[in-house]
Amino acid sequence: MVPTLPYRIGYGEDAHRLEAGRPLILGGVPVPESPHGAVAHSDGDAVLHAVADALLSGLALGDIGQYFPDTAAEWHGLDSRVIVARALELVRERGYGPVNVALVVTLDRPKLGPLRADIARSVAALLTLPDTEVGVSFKTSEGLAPAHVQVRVTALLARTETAG
Ligand SMILES: Nc1ccn([C@@H]2O[C@H](COP(=O)(O)O)[C@@H](O)[C@H]2O)c(=O)n1
Ligand SMILES: C[C@@]1(CO)OP(=O)(O)OP(=O)(O)OC[C@H]1O
Repeated sequence: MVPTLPYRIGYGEDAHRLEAGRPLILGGVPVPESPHGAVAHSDGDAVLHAVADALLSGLALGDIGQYFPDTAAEWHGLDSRVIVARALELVRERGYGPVNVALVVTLDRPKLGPLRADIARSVAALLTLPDTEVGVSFKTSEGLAPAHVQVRVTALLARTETAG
């Protein structure tokens, strides 16, 4: 059935193990002087993976692993901005667009506060939204998961075309 509701809510999550000597990229922003980075098939950007999954889930379009399988050599080292662009395209093809997103990154180290505006700006640009429509929160795991990054994202989608 083709979705026709004026608004749809999406939710996405992602987690990656962290290892020393790897770059950490969050929301398309390289985190300077991070003691560790994500172990992943792609560039390991857990923020963008969760954003893309939130977009897809709002229209019941599955998850990014279906479009970018981690078993495919062609996606090795993939820039995760490509994943968000594809998810956005799929949403727009169905007559919807994002209104706002709220994301929470759980990470013990390093402190991300100084990057909050950069991450909001980067994610907003990928979604063609004003920076003010991307809420960015950080939490530690209180030492429960020091070698782990976890991201949770909600997204509101609105219908941009009236059903014909
Ligand atoms: N990687 C992180 C994690 C947290 N913060 C900020 O620290 C404050 C306290 O976080 P708790 O999890 O202990 O409640 C909070 O203001 C976070 O924004 C951070 O900057 N980087
Ligand atoms: C992005 C993809 C594909 O490169 O791989 P990873 O970087 O491992 O990321 P994950 O969020 O575990 O799953 C989606 C994948 O298919």
